[in-house]
Amino acid sequence: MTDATAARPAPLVLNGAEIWKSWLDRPAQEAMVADIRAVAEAAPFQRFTTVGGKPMSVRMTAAGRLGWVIERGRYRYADRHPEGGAWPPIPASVLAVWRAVSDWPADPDCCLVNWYGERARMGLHQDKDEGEFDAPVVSISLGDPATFRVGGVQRGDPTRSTKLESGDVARLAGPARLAYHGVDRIAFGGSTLLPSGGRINLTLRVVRP
Ligand SMILES: O=C(O)CCC(=O)C(=O)O
Ligand SMILES: [Fe+2]
Repeated sequence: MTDATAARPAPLVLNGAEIWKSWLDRPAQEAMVADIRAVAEAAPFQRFTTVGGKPMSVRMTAAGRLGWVIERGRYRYADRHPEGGAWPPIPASVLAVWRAVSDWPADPDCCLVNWYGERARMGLHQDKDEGEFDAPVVSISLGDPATFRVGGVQRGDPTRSTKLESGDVARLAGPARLAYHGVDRIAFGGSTLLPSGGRINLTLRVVRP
């Protein structure tokens, strides 16, 4: 695995989104899944209803000082889990990826954890609830492959899609930080990492600079 001081391989670039294929090898993916299971035990996955009133198909939890929640019809970062406790710390395995690819001098204060079951998807959106758009969003994919779509900074901009597979790391930075993106579908059962299938996506964010 690459560390922060070592040269990084050139990423694939899709509408400005940078993607490093197979950043994590299989043992590193397995170790990270174990770390995320511990996070989800401390802060159980939630199924939120969007501000528009639709139940989300993706289950969410978080680690770090802040977690993203939908509460009383508002999207926001909260310092407590909806069930009351503080969020568990971001696992060291996850922070190591941020330090290697973010090019940001400080650690993130949120690791959002998305869990995709068989028919889960995530509509085209911008990550814009954070207070620091100069810092990138770094994403880690574990488990089943996903069809990831990226456009420009306007909703109507043309989009392109690619597969994000287990162990891939992606970064939305610079002019692509506010690019629209989403997950059309996952290839359920397309990876053996999670014994019951599904996909975990982690996004690391700087919320309060
Ligand atoms: O699951 C993914 O790859 C993307 C997740 C995402 O866009 C988000 O959590 O904001
Ligand atoms: Fe996003």
